[in-house]
Amino acid sequence: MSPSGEQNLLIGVIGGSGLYHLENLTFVKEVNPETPWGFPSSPITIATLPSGTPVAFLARHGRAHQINPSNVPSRANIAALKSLGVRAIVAFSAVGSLREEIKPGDFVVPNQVIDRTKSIRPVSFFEGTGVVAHATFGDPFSESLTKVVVPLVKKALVREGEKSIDVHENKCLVVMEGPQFSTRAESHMYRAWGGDLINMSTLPEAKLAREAELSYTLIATATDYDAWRVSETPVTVAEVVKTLRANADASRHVTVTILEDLHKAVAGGAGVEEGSMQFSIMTAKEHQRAEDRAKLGYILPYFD
Ligand SMILES: CSC[C@H]1O[C@H](OP(=O)(O)O)[C@H](O)[C@@H]1O
Ligand SMILES: Nc1ncnc2[nH]cnc12
Repeated sequence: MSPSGEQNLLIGVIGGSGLYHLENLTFVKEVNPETPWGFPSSPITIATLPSGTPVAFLARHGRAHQINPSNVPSRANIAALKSLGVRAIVAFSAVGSLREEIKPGDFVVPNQVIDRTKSIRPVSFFEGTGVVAHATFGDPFSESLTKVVVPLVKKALVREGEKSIDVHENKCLVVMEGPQFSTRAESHMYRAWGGDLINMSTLPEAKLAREAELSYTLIATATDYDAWRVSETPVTVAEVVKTLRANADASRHVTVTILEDLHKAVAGGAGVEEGSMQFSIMTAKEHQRAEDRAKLGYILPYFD
């Protein structure tokens, strides 16, 4: 448990568009830690599963969806979750589909990312300090956590007597700068690059989780076909919102169904990002400023 941490809290859930709270959990309390990077997007809810296991929940865009994807305080969000003792993050996101076979309503657990954000978001905890570090990011999502999550999501979405929701894995997500959606030309270009999905919010969130040595996996829900289908109109918010409500209900169901097993897996060692930054720091200790060490010590043990 971290100094300000919650006993036995290991899993943090970040809710995206349409997912502003969880249901069927027992509310414990709300916390709003001020981090060296400011306050998180919303107060963080601590709730327990039926077994008594605690989980943390944070609404990425705020509970009233008042924070634009370019302005999400991702550093504060990740730092706040880490300060509570969270070791693994399950993030949810509403995404556009760049592939015919990924239909609105489908769930996708991607394994790769293409960064099309435009350097207007703070992307590193080391930014603004005199400490230089380069995190390894070849596999942007925690492979071991993803390996646990995929079968759990598939199992959670099997519906008795009904068609099950399709779950795709090993897909590539393009993260673009919003808030406007893509042009048709961009949408075609992303497909040619190998993109399968598109959203506006997984970066820098996943990069920051890696810098803070948190395991991070994404459960994406497709809401639309973006702008690449020649005979269809390009994506609109109305179209996204139409699918969003059903997707959010399914996401809430998935969350409460998988969290117990996920907690056990993380307690048992799944998610191996802890220690991953140890050899990423270039600036020798004797050249690091005390104030930078204090700030970075909030998220990493190498600055104590
Ligand atoms: C409401 S459509 C665009 C918006 O939806 C996604 O948000 P999130 O990833 O938080 O679910 C996408 O990234 C955009 O921010
Ligand atoms: N088509 C799209 N582009 C970017 N972000 C999205 N979120 C949901 N659909 C999207």
